[in-house]
Amino acid sequence: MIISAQGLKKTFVTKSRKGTQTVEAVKSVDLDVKSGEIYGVLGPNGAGKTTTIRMLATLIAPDAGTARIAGYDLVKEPGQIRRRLGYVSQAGGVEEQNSPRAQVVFAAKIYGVPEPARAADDILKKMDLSEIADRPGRTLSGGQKRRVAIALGLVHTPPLLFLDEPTTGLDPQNRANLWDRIRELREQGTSVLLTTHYLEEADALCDRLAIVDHGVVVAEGTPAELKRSVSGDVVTLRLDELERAATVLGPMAKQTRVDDDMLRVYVDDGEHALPPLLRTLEAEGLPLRSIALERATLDDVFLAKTGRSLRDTGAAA
Ligand SMILES: Nc1ncnc2c1ncn2[C@@H]1O[C@H](COP(=O)(O)OP(=O)(O)OP(=O)(O)O)[C@@H](O)[C@H]1O
Repeated sequence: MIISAQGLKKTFVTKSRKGTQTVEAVKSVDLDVKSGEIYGVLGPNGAGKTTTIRMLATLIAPDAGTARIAGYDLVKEPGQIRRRLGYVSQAGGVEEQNSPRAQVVFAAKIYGVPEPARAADDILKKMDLSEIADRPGRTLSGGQKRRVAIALGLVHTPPLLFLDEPTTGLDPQNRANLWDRIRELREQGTSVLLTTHYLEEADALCDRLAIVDHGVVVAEGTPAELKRSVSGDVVTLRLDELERAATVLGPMAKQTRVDDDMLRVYVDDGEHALPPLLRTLEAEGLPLRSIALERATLDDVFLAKTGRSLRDTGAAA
């Protein structure tokens, strides 16, 4: 394991004129990240993702809990850990005036990299930035800036990279491009811990993930395991008497859920479950407006664990 954390906890106390406010940002988080994998922390805004990744990156101290990262103790050996990780914050930190090359060379010097110019050249090439490496930062697109931010975090070739919401605000094409770069890093042996509130990103990119909500891990595993844990398929039905339909179909399903104007019926094998479902509805005199059969998504996992949809929490899919 490159990261093994148990019981991480962080409470923020803020004092203002209105009084003291206490936020339990992270209540208790356990995480195990294997060497060479892309591990995701998926959750809605305010779930505690940034706080978790900042504790693991030694940027803020946990109130409780223990962790070993790259073989070192989080509390006792933060300096050793810092040397072995790259951290790219949500904001990114790319300067407007200087070129990506100047910034990456500067970062290499700060890290004490032996040949800063060559190291910068290598990482700029890897992140597909060579052509634009000498332009001022302000002329770069959003996607290029994110790649420069990652180059800044990687110039000292750490075995572990932390990315806090790496693709937030990027269009689908730039997002897919960044996923490819992150996959290449994994191929070259870098372990990646990233946070995201994009369901699709967690599903497509991460080898394993933890779903967090209100500062706790509510589910953990590979995307496929997580989806299987809810059920294989979801039958979505639109009809008038949703509650009655839920009651009559309940015994035939792993779970049923009424969401706005539809009923979601979770079943193991949708294709075989459909005919008896339809027969039952007909026998009960429940006419359908529409029906759809879909594979379970990570949102279904979030829904099953928290009672809410991640899409409804303000996080885009
Ligand atoms: N320095 C701080 N002082 C006070 N409260 C904080 C501080 N940092 C975070 N919080 C609070 O802790 C909670 C968790 O925040 P955190 O940034 O870890 O969530 P997140 O899952 O990363 O959310 P987002 O996706 O919006 O970045 C939030 O309620 C936030 O307001």
